[in-house]
Amino acid sequence: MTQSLTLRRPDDWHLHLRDGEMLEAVLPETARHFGRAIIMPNLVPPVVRGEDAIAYRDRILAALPEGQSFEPLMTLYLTDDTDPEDVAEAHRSGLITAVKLYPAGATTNSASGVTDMDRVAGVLEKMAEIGCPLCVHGEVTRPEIDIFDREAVFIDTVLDPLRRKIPELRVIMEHITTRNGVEYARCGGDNLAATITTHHLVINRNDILVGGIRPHYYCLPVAKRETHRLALRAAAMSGESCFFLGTDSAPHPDRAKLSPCGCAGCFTAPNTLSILAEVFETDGCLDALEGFTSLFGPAFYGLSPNEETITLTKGDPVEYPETISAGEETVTLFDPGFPLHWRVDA
Ligand SMILES: NC(=O)N[C@@H](CC(=O)O)C(=O)O
Ligand SMILES: [Zn+2]
Ligand SMILES: [Zn+2]
Repeated sequence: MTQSLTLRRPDDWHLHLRDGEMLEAVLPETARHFGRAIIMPNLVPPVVRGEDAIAYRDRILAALPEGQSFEPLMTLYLTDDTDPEDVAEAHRSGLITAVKLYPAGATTNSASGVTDMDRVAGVLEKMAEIGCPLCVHGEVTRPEIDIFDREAVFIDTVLDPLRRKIPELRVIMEHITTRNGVEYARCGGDNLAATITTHHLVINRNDILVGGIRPHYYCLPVAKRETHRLALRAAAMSGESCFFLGTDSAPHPDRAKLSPCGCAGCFTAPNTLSILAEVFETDGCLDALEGFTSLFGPAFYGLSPNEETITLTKGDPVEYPETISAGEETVTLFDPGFPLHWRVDA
Protein backbone atom coordinates (compact mmCIF):
# COMPACT_ATOMS: atom_id res chain seq x y z
CA MET A 1 0.00 0.00 0.00
CA THR A 2 1.40 3.39 -0.93
CA GLN A 3 1.17 6.05 1.70
CA SER A 4 2.11 9.64 1.40
CA LEU A 5 2.84 12.38 3.84
CA THR A 6 2.82 16.10 3.09
CA LEU A 7 4.70 18.48 5.36
CA ARG A 8 5.49 22.15 5.38
CA ARG A 9 8.93 22.41 3.83
CA PRO A 10 11.43 21.59 6.61
CA ASP A 11 14.28 23.77 7.87
CA ASP A 12 17.57 22.64 9.32
CA TRP A 13 18.44 24.54 12.51
CA HIS A 14 22.10 23.38 12.59
CA LEU A 15 24.04 22.74 9.39
CA HIS A 16 27.67 22.69 8.21
CA LEU A 17 28.09 23.68 4.57
CA ARG A 18 31.88 24.27 4.66
CA ASP A 19 33.38 26.17 1.73
CA GLY A 20 34.81 25.78 -1.79
CA GLU A 21 34.32 22.41 -3.49
CA MET A 22 32.75 20.90 -0.38
CA LEU A 23 30.16 23.67 -0.26
CA GLU A 24 29.34 23.11 -3.92
CA ALA A 25 28.94 19.39 -3.32
CA VAL A 26 26.80 19.47 -0.19
CA LEU A 27 24.64 22.58 -0.62
CA PRO A 28 22.33 21.01 -3.25
CA GLU A 29 21.77 18.03 -0.94
CA THR A 30 20.26 20.33 1.69
CA ALA A 31 18.54 22.77 -0.66
CA ARG A 32 16.70 19.91 -2.37
CA HIS A 33 14.61 19.34 0.76
CA PHE A 34 15.07 22.22 3.17
CA GLY A 35 13.90 25.81 2.86
CA ARG A 36 16.35 27.40 5.30
CA ALA A 37 19.20 26.41 7.55
CA ILE A 38 21.23 27.90 10.36
CA ILE A 39 24.72 27.91 8.88
CA MET A 40 27.53 27.01 11.24
CA PRO A 41 30.44 29.47 11.25
CA ASN A 42 33.28 27.04 12.08
CA LEU A 43 35.21 27.56 8.87
CA VAL A 44 38.97 27.93 8.85
CA PRO A 45 39.32 30.83 9.58
CA PRO A 46 35.95 31.17 11.33
CA VAL A 47 33.13 33.56 10.47
CA VAL A 48 33.78 36.05 13.22
CA ARG A 49 32.71 39.48 12.05
CA GLY A 50 29.71 40.79 10.17
CA GLU A 51 31.81 41.27 7.05
CA ASP A 52 32.88 37.59 7.15
CA ALA A 53 29.22 36.57 7.30
CA ILE A 54 28.34 38.73 4.29
CA ALA A 55 31.15 37.18 2.26
CA TYR A 56 30.23 33.64 3.32
CA ARG A 57 26.54 34.18 2.58
CA ASP A 58 27.48 35.43 -0.88
CA ARG A 59 29.60 32.32 -1.52
CA ILE A 60 26.71 30.10 -0.44
CA LEU A 61 24.23 31.86 -2.69
CA ALA A 62 26.70 31.73 -5.59
CA ALA A 63 27.06 27.95 -5.11
CA LEU A 64 23.30 27.34 -5.19
CA PRO A 65 22.35 25.51 -8.39
CA GLU A 66 19.86 27.18 -10.73
CA GLY A 67 16.32 26.22 -9.91
CA GLN A 68 16.91 25.56 -6.22
CA SER A 69 15.75 28.02 -3.61
CA PHE A 70 17.31 28.12 -0.18
CA GLU A 71 17.85 30.74 2.49
CA PRO A 72 21.04 30.53 4.54
CA LEU A 73 20.52 31.92 8.04
CA MET A 74 23.94 33.19 9.01
CA THR A 75 25.68 33.03 12.39
CA LEU A 76 28.77 34.60 13.90
CA TYR A 77 31.41 32.58 15.75
CA LEU A 78 31.82 33.94 19.25
CA THR A 79 35.39 34.54 20.39
CA ASP A 80 36.88 36.06 23.52
CA ASP A 81 37.32 39.25 21.53
CA THR A 82 33.93 39.55 19.81
CA ASP A 83 32.75 43.14 19.75
CA PRO A 84 29.17 43.53 21.09
CA GLU A 85 28.55 46.40 18.66
CA ASP A 86 29.57 44.31 15.65
CA VAL A 87 27.07 41.63 16.73
CA ALA A 88 24.37 44.21 17.37
CA GLU A 89 24.87 45.80 13.97
CA ALA A 90 24.88 42.45 12.13
CA HIS A 91 21.69 41.44 13.93
CA ARG A 92 19.95 44.78 13.44
CA SER A 93 20.61 44.71 9.70
CA GLY A 94 19.16 41.21 9.40
CA LEU A 95 22.50 39.75 8.32
CA ILE A 96 22.73 37.21 11.13
CA THR A 97 20.11 35.10 12.86
CA ALA A 98 22.20 33.92 15.82
CA VAL A 99 25.64 33.78 17.41
CA LYS A 100 27.42 30.49 18.01
CA LEU A 101 29.28 29.55 21.19
CA TYR A 102 32.00 26.94 20.89
CA PRO A 103 33.91 26.34 24.10
CA ALA A 104 37.53 26.49 22.89
CA GLY A 105 38.68 23.00 21.94
CA ALA A 106 35.25 21.33 22.24
CA THR A 107 34.84 20.21 18.62
CA THR A 108 35.91 20.59 14.98
CA ASN A 109 37.47 24.02 14.31
CA SER A 110 36.73 25.36 17.77
CA ALA A 111 40.27 26.51 18.55
CA SER A 112 39.19 30.17 18.32
CA GLY A 113 36.22 29.57 20.62
CA VAL A 114 35.53 30.98 24.05
CA THR A 115 38.11 30.25 26.74
CA ASP A 116 36.29 31.93 29.64
CA MET A 117 32.60 32.80 29.84
CA ASP A 118 33.38 35.94 31.82
CA ARG A 119 35.18 37.34 28.78
CA VAL A 120 32.00 37.22 26.68
CA ALA A 121 29.57 38.46 29.34
CA GLY A 122 29.29 41.86 27.65
CA VAL A 123 28.35 40.37 24.25
CA LEU A 124 25.85 37.99 25.81
CA GLU A 125 24.19 40.80 27.74
CA LYS A 126 23.95 42.81 24.56
CA MET A 127 22.42 39.82 22.74
CA ALA A 128 19.82 39.39 25.49
CA GLU A 129 18.94 43.06 25.16
CA ILE A 130 18.48 42.96 21.37
CA GLY A 131 16.91 39.48 21.19
CA CYS A 132 19.75 37.77 19.31
CA PRO A 133 19.77 34.04 20.16
CA LEU A 134 22.83 32.07 21.21
CA CYS A 135 23.43 28.63 19.68
CA VAL A 136 25.53 26.51 22.00
CA HIS A 137 27.83 23.56 21.53
CA GLY A 138 27.28 22.31 25.06
CA GLU A 139 30.33 20.39 26.16
CA VAL A 140 32.98 21.28 28.68
CA THR A 141 36.57 20.83 27.60
CA ARG A 142 38.21 20.27 30.96
CA PRO A 143 40.63 17.37 30.39
CA GLU A 144 39.64 15.60 33.58
CA ILE A 145 35.99 15.29 32.48
CA ASP A 146 35.12 12.05 30.71
CA ILE A 147 33.93 12.56 27.14
CA PHE A 148 30.61 10.86 27.90
CA ASP A 149 29.95 13.31 30.77
CA ARG A 150 30.89 16.52 29.02
CA GLU A 151 27.38 17.55 28.07
CA ALA A 152 25.86 16.94 31.50
CA VAL A 153 28.72 18.78 33.22
CA PHE A 154 28.36 21.69 30.79
CA ILE A 155 24.68 22.04 31.65
CA ASP A 156 25.39 22.12 35.38
CA THR A 157 28.53 24.22 35.43
CA VAL A 158 28.25 26.57 32.43
CA LEU A 159 24.77 26.72 30.93
CA ASP A 160 22.69 26.86 34.07
CA PRO A 161 24.83 29.55 35.73
CA LEU A 162 24.74 31.56 32.48
CA ARG A 163 20.96 31.38 32.25
CA ARG A 164 20.56 32.38 35.87
CA LYS A 165 22.81 35.37 35.27
CA ILE A 166 21.15 36.44 31.98
CA PRO A 167 17.66 34.89 31.96
CA GLU A 168 16.50 37.01 29.00
CA LEU A 169 19.13 35.45 26.71
CA ARG A 170 17.50 33.10 24.20
CA VAL A 171 19.53 29.90 24.03
CA ILE A 172 19.47 26.89 21.74
CA MET A 173 21.15 23.81 23.18
CA GLU A 174 22.43 22.28 20.00
CA HIS A 175 22.62 18.60 19.14
CA ILE A 176 21.66 17.36 22.62
CA THR A 177 22.70 13.77 23.26
CA THR A 178 21.60 13.04 26.83
CA ARG A 179 18.55 12.60 29.01
CA ASN A 180 20.05 15.46 31.06
CA GLY A 181 19.83 17.71 28.00
CA VAL A 182 16.24 16.68 27.33
CA GLU A 183 15.18 17.35 30.89
CA TYR A 184 16.97 20.67 31.11
CA ALA A 185 15.52 21.94 27.81
CA ARG A 186 12.04 20.78 28.73
CA CYS A 187 11.98 22.84 31.90
CA GLY A 188 13.71 25.90 30.54
CA GLY A 189 10.75 28.12 29.70
CA ASP A 190 10.26 30.24 26.58
CA ASN A 191 13.88 31.31 26.20
CA LEU A 192 15.31 27.82 25.86
CA ALA A 193 15.11 25.20 23.12
CA ALA A 194 17.15 22.22 21.97
CA THR A 195 17.95 20.78 18.58
CA ILE A 196 18.24 17.05 18.02
CA THR A 197 20.11 15.44 15.14
CA THR A 198 18.94 12.61 12.95
CA HIS A 199 21.88 10.38 13.80
CA HIS A 200 21.46 10.70 17.56
CA LEU A 201 17.95 9.28 17.18
CA VAL A 202 19.46 6.24 15.46
CA ILE A 203 22.80 5.28 17.02
CA ASN A 204 24.11 4.77 20.52
CA ARG A 205 27.73 4.35 21.56
CA ASN A 206 27.69 0.61 20.91
CA ASP A 207 27.07 1.32 17.25
CA ILE A 208 30.37 3.20 17.17
CA LEU A 209 32.46 0.68 19.07
CA VAL A 210 31.05 -2.87 19.13
CA GLY A 211 32.39 -5.35 16.58
CA GLY A 212 34.88 -2.87 15.11
CA ILE A 213 35.26 0.88 15.21
CA ARG A 214 33.00 2.82 12.85
CA PRO A 215 34.51 6.22 12.14
CA HIS A 216 31.49 7.40 10.17
CA TYR A 217 29.42 7.20 13.37
CA TYR A 218 31.89 9.34 15.30
CA CYS A 219 30.60 12.84 15.89
CA LEU A 220 30.57 15.35 18.73
CA PRO A 221 28.92 15.30 21.11
CA VAL A 222 29.60 11.57 20.88
CA ALA A 223 26.56 9.28 20.96
CA LYS A 224 25.81 8.08 24.50
CA ARG A 225 24.33 4.90 25.97
CA GLU A 226 20.95 3.56 24.88
CA THR A 227 18.88 5.15 27.66
CA HIS A 228 19.94 8.55 26.37
CA ARG A 229 19.06 7.71 22.78
CA LEU A 230 15.60 6.63 23.92
CA ALA A 231 15.15 9.90 25.80
CA LEU A 232 16.05 11.83 22.64
CA ARG A 233 13.63 9.80 20.57
CA ALA A 234 10.82 10.40 23.03
CA ALA A 235 11.62 14.13 23.11
CA ALA A 236 11.70 14.48 19.32
CA MET A 237 8.35 12.75 19.02
CA SER A 238 6.73 14.34 22.05
CA GLY A 239 5.23 17.26 20.18
CA GLU A 240 6.88 19.64 22.66
CA SER A 241 7.84 22.75 20.78
CA CYS A 242 11.17 23.16 22.58
CA PHE A 243 12.60 20.22 20.56
CA PHE A 244 13.26 20.58 16.83
CA LEU A 245 15.52 19.33 14.07
CA GLY A 246 19.09 20.47 13.65
CA THR A 247 20.75 17.79 11.57
CA ASP A 248 24.32 18.85 12.34
CA SER A 249 25.08 17.37 8.93
CA ALA A 250 28.87 17.74 9.08
CA PRO A 251 30.65 16.53 5.94
CA HIS A 252 34.33 15.62 6.08
CA PRO A 253 36.39 14.04 3.31
CA ASP A 254 36.61 10.27 3.87
CA ARG A 255 40.38 10.71 3.96
CA ALA A 256 40.00 12.83 7.10
CA LYS A 257 37.44 10.52 8.75
CA LEU A 258 39.38 7.32 8.04
CA SER A 259 42.62 8.36 9.63
CA PRO A 260 44.46 7.45 12.86
CA CYS A 261 42.99 10.66 14.30
CA GLY A 262 39.70 10.77 12.46
CA CYS A 263 37.56 13.86 12.70
CA ALA A 264 34.08 14.17 14.15
CA GLY A 265 30.91 14.59 12.11
CA CYS A 266 28.15 12.62 10.37
CA PHE A 267 26.95 13.62 6.91
CA THR A 268 23.17 13.24 6.92
CA ALA A 269 21.80 15.93 4.62
CA PRO A 270 20.82 13.67 1.68
CA ASN A 271 18.91 10.99 3.60
CA THR A 272 17.80 12.79 6.76
CA LEU A 273 14.13 13.08 5.84
CA SER A 274 13.88 9.43 4.77
CA ILE A 275 15.49 8.38 8.05
CA LEU A 276 13.29 10.63 10.17
CA ALA A 277 10.10 9.41 8.50
CA GLU A 278 11.23 5.83 9.11
CA VAL A 279 12.00 6.33 12.81
CA PHE A 280 8.89 8.39 13.52
CA GLU A 281 6.79 5.74 11.78
CA THR A 282 8.53 2.92 13.67
CA ASP A 283 7.59 4.61 16.94
CA GLY A 284 4.03 5.27 15.79
CA CYS A 285 4.54 9.03 15.78
CA LEU A 286 4.40 10.13 12.12
CA ASP A 287 1.92 12.81 13.19
CA ALA A 288 4.67 14.47 15.20
CA LEU A 289 7.13 14.73 12.30
CA GLU A 290 5.96 18.05 10.87
CA GLY A 291 6.23 19.89 14.17
CA PHE A 292 9.77 18.62 14.63
CA THR A 293 11.02 19.32 11.10
CA SER A 294 8.99 22.33 10.02
CA LEU A 295 7.06 24.21 12.71
CA PHE A 296 8.79 24.41 16.09
CA GLY A 297 12.11 25.74 14.80
CA PRO A 298 10.65 28.77 13.01
CA ALA A 299 8.40 29.45 15.99
CA PHE A 300 11.38 29.61 18.35
CA TYR A 301 13.34 31.85 16.00
CA GLY A 302 10.31 34.14 15.50
CA LEU A 303 9.90 33.21 11.83
CA SER A 304 6.94 31.89 9.86
CA PRO A 305 6.97 28.28 8.70
CA ASN A 306 7.75 27.86 5.02
CA GLU A 307 4.76 28.34 2.73
CA GLU A 308 5.71 25.48 0.39
CA THR A 309 5.26 21.81 1.21
CA ILE A 310 7.13 18.61 0.45
CA THR A 311 5.64 15.16 0.05
CA LEU A 312 7.15 11.89 1.15
CA THR A 313 5.90 8.64 -0.38
CA LYS A 314 6.28 5.21 1.13
CA GLY A 315 7.25 2.31 -1.10
CA ASP A 316 10.11 -0.08 -1.87
CA PRO A 317 13.34 0.79 -0.06
CA VAL A 318 15.04 3.92 -1.40
CA GLU A 319 18.66 3.56 -2.44
CA TYR A 320 20.94 6.43 -1.54
CA PRO A 321 24.50 6.49 -2.82
CA GLU A 322 27.14 5.41 -0.32
CA THR A 323 29.21 8.49 -1.03
CA ILE A 324 29.07 11.78 -2.87
CA SER A 325 32.04 13.47 -4.55
CA ALA A 326 33.45 16.81 -3.54
CA GLY A 327 36.17 17.70 -6.02
CA GLU A 328 38.77 14.96 -5.65
CA GLU A 329 37.35 13.82 -2.32
CA THR A 330 34.52 11.50 -1.38
CA VAL A 331 32.14 12.01 1.54
CA THR A 332 30.30 9.05 3.02
CA LEU A 333 26.61 9.36 3.85
CA PHE A 334 25.39 8.36 7.28
CA ASP A 335 24.14 4.76 7.09
CA PRO A 336 21.23 4.23 9.49
CA GLY A 337 21.61 0.46 9.27
CA PHE A 338 17.99 -0.22 8.28
CA PRO A 339 16.04 0.08 5.03
CA LEU A 340 14.43 3.43 4.23
CA HIS A 341 10.95 3.24 2.74
CA TRP A 342 10.09 6.94 2.54
CA ARG A 343 11.27 8.92 -0.47
CA VAL A 344 11.00 12.66 -0.85
CA ASP A 345 9.12 13.40 -4.07
CA ALA A 346 10.99 15.58 -6.52
N1 LIG B 1 29.27 17.58 15.13
C1 LIG B 1 30.50 17.23 14.77
O1 LIG B 1 30.93 16.13 15.12
N2 LIG B 1 31.29 18.03 14.03
C2 LIG B 1 31.00 19.38 13.62
C3 LIG B 1 31.20 20.37 14.72
C4 LIG B 1 30.07 20.40 15.73
O2 LIG B 1 28.92 20.61 15.38
O3 LIG B 1 30.35 20.21 16.94
C5 LIG B 1 31.94 19.70 12.44
O4 LIG B 1 32.09 20.88 12.13
O5 LIG B 1 32.45 18.77 11.83
ZN1 LIG C 1 28.78 21.16 17.89
ZN1 LIG D 1 27.63 21.01 14.16
